[in-house]
Amino acid sequence: MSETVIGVIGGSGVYEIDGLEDARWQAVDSPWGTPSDQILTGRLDGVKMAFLPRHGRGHVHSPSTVPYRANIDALKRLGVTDVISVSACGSFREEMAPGDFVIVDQFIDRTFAREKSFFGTGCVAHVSVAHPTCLRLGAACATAAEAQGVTVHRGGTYLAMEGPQFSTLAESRMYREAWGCDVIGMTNMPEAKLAREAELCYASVAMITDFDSWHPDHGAVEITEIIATLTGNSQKARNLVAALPGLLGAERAPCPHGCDRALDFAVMTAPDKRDPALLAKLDAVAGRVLGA
Ligand SMILES: CSC[C@H]1O[C@H](OP(=O)(O)O)[C@H](O)[C@@H]1O
Ligand SMILES: Nc1ncnc2[nH]cnc12
Repeated sequence: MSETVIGVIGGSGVYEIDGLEDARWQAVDSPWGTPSDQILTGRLDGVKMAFLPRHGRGHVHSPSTVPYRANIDALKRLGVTDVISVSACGSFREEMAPGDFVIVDQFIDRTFAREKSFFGTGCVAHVSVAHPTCLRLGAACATAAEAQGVTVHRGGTYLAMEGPQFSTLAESRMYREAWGCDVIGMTNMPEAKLAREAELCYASVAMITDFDSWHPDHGAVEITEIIATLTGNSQKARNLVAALPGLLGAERAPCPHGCDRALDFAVMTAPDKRDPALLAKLDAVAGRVLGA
């Protein structure tokens, strides 16, 4: 057994969490750049917590400029074992309405202007993202949300777009009708892929704010509509987070899905060909297998 450390990445509208004991905002240095903001650490019901606002307090970073690698590395450096991503999203399904939460279990990654891996020349690694989220952690998030009366959809495919503009009507229809996506957002990729490389369990709680632009009764997505729904969703998300320590407990067994062992057979580069400078940067993310 090891110690549970819950990391929460707060999305649009979620810039803090409540009730932490010994709460303090701390700067965390990362060789992968400066994280989106300082990280709020503390304890909730005896469980260590770390909260990072994805866009920074005051919403400084756009989806394309969020420092995804620095954020995941910084959480790993703090000892985080389980990451809950909280995000606003649009819905492609009539039955998935604004105010509902979707526990995402699949992604289609259409982002193109972001660094997507910790690995590269001098240390090549290939992890599986066939099942990109942790089902154990997702189930805990679903239980926590349902306990406070939120309508929760367990499972859904999230289309990650580059943004920052919303989709055209043709794109929205294609993602919904031809590609079978359920929700759309701009931030869960490459975040989920990087969490897997860092051997962190990752669950995505997507809070629906709108019907994107496909819905004949709702017209084009408007930021004013999103912000109005976000305000209500944000407190529900904070309540969900507050329930997680009780559900996850202070001690954790190895992940039954193997998230925490994702690098076991992933590194391809021969030991004598590895770049010492890259290995040094990988100390937190891959130290377990690289012996860094
Ligand atoms: C505020 S609408 C668009 C914006 O909101 C979502 O951000 P996050 O996933 O961090 O909640 C969406 O992905 C866009 O970045
Ligand atoms: N319709 C939408 N498209 C992309 N990102 C979103 N975030 C919230 N609503 C969205």
